[in-house]
Amino acid sequence: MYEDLSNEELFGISDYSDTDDKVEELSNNLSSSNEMSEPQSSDYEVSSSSPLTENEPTIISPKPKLITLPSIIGLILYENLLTHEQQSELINGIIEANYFDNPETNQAMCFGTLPSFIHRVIEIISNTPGFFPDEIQHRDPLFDQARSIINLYRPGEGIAGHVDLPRFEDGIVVISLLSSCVMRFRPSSEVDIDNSFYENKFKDVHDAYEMIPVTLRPGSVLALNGPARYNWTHEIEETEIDEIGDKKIIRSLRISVTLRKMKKDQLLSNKDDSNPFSFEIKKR
Ligand SMILES: O=C(O)CCC(=O)C(=O)O
Ligand SMILES: [Fe+2]
Repeated sequence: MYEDLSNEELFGISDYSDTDDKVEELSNNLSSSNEMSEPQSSDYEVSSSSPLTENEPTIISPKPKLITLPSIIGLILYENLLTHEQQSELINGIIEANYFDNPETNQAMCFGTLPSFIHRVIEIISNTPGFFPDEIQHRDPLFDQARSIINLYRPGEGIAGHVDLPRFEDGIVVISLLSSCVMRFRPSSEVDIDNSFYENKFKDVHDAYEMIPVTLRPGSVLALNGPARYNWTHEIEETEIDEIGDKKIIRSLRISVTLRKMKKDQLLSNKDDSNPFSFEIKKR
């Protein structure tokens, strides 16, 4: 049906054997179609030391790849940073926390102490150099007291263009799980943001009609700081198929984890953050 799909743009989790059932269950609960394709062998490193049979390749892990965009300063995309095991751990943690049992729910916000499965991924990010300038990368803690947000996207769902609120420190991370989508970046001057805080924060100039698509694949970690965080909006279109150049991505169930750090003065004024175990769940 979609012959023109590039293999490279099809992603699946069929090798997440113990996670598959849970995702299927989650997906059934959400009455969402969840057809997942086989991962392409070119995406993976195959162990040369272990004996291979024709039908059972030993999948070790895709190769991590760091991507920057010259036009969006402060955007770093680390593809395949999380191994399959690490992705599974996160997905399992999210499923077991039952955030999305209610079919009306597509967003869960954690306050205060972060769950251990998120804590472990923060450790990976802190120990991976190059995401942020030193003052952010080495701040302690990197995302503690963050309002961590877990978003669930059914095929066709998206998020409207926005710049993350100024109550959060610079240095934001979005982890992508389960399937791919395209995030679109536009200069923030193009979008009506009712807050002078954002205006020309980093004094870089953009063509008002520029739109830059970035493919977010499962296991990737997107980091935004400086101009990328303040001078560009990001959005995910409400569509079942993303088109990027001549490639298409069929949307499937996607989960993302956004990690941020709340500013100190905001913590004092926000009583929700004093409760270490609370989380709020709502519809995006
Ligand atoms: O779900 C995503 O990939 C992005 C989420 C986002 O932009 C946010 O939580 O502010
Ligand atoms: Fe955002």
